[in-house]
Amino acid sequence: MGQGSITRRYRFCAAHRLHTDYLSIEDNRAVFGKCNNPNGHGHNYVVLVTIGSPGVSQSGRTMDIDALDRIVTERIVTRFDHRDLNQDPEFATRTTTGENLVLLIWDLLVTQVPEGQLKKVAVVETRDNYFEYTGSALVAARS
Ligand SMILES: Nc1nc2c(c(=O)[nH]1)N=C([C@H](O)[C@H](O)COP(=O)(O)OP(=O)(O)OP(=O)(O)O)CN2
Ligand SMILES: [Zn+2]
Repeated sequence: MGQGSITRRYRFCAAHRLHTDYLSIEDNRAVFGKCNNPNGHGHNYVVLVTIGSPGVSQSGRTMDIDALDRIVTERIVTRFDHRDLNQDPEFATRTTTGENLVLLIWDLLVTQVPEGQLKKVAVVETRDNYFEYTGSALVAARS
């Protein structure tokens, strides 16, 4: 019997600007519009982390929530809260889109939780935008 899954919610506030050095100033403006404003803008990001255990466990639960909190706080919240995402070394050559952010958060967490237990990471950027990654297929949605 499987164990089901648990999803835990985390938050951080960060600034960013959609911009790539691979495009000209004019093309950046054309592609990213207001999100390319040189002054940047901010979001109250919400990160949803889903953990699931394969197989049977005597405890009847997945990973301990306190342990997950420690990992996500150290690896994600402390790293990004009240920062400019564009200054993060991982975004030196990648645009700070939600698509790229959710992939980066997955990569930062997948090595920290027991193998096979990270099932999904979702990033809510605005009231209407969220991004999901399950390790194989990226889903960007606008509701
Ligand atoms: N494919 C993507 N498109 C956009 C992304 C992204 O990450 N991937 N990001 C943005 C912006 O960062 C942005 O701040 C969201 O802007 P906007 O479209 O204005 O968002 P909302 O309409 O949902 O929010 P409002 O607060 O109502 O403007 C844009 N596109
Ligand atoms: Zn934005």
